[in-house]
Amino acid sequence: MASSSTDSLSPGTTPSVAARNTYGETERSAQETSRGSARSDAPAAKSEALSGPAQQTTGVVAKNNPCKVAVRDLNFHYGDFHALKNINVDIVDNEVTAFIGPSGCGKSTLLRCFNRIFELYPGHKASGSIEMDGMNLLDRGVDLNVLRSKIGMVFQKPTPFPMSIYDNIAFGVRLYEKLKRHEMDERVEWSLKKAALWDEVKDKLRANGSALSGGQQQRLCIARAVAVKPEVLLLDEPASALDPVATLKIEELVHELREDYTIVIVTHNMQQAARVAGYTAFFHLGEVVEYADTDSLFTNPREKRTEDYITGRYG
Ligand SMILES: Nc1ncnc2c1ncn2[C@@H]1O[C@H](COP(=O)(O)OP(=O)(O)OP(=O)(O)O)[C@@H](O)[C@H]1O
Repeated sequence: MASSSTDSLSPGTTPSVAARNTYGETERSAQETSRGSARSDAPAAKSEALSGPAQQTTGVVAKNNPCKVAVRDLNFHYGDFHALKNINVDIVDNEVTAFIGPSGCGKSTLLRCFNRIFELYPGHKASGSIEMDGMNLLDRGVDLNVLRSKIGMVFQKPTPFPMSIYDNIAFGVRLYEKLKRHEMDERVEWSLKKAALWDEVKDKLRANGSALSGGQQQRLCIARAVAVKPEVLLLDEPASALDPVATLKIEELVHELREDYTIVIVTHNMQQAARVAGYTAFFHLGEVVEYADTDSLFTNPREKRTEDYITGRYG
């Protein structure tokens, strides 16, 4: 694919096809083991999904793989600094999409655009559109509370609140829903089970969240994000502060969560991207250089910059 940051990029589509797409039709480190081990089922499904229909349909990635979030002509400025340049990307529904690229290329910035967390800081400005379920998330009228309940985020460093494990989960839920006590108990258990943490904490729900190990804290943060039942989960290098065992748990968890959520993960670890993501976007200097199903991007990159990066020539 030509390095065309102005084309609308659906993974696997050619620029000409992508350029015809219109959003209106979209609906909606030591741990580095061999590639694909956690996603043995993924390449076949991806190839199938991307063959044929993906080249012909407009606005959707493939018949069974609709776009959940469509980024169109997105530009982002930190004051005078142009950090994201004409980004056009379709995030596939119920899949894991990895953002990779050298430090400072804009991966986290794009993630922060999805839930508009950048607005907490003056001088940070996004233009263009990020469409989800027929709504431009950048529109002024969008209720940020609703937006952030639909798009959850987990940060690089585990950030449990200074309260009990139970309240770490219940706190966010209370912002959006009025649940009876037994309903809240059920939600807490459900979330902790989703985050594969229940068995480890079920007997100490009143203990402080910060008393957990780093890996457990990160899973608590994932449980907290999942508890409000978001549609999209943004994970910004969720395992970078964790040891290999904890990292593996997070990766397994991401793999399982994709059944229920659309997940975007920023990672510096290409093996991790290959293990967990169905689709991967390679960023460089504020542009998306290439976006494809993960298998194709790693085995048959179309852009020299992508190839140089994944083969370790720079970055
Ligand atoms: N608050 C800020 N103010 C000014 N510039 C910023 C700010 N945050 C990020 N930048 C700049 O924007 C660019 C993109 O940063 P971003 O954090 O998105 O990169 P990244 O690809 O996620 O990097 P890393 O992999 O190191 O986390 C970088 O040049 C960075 O220096």
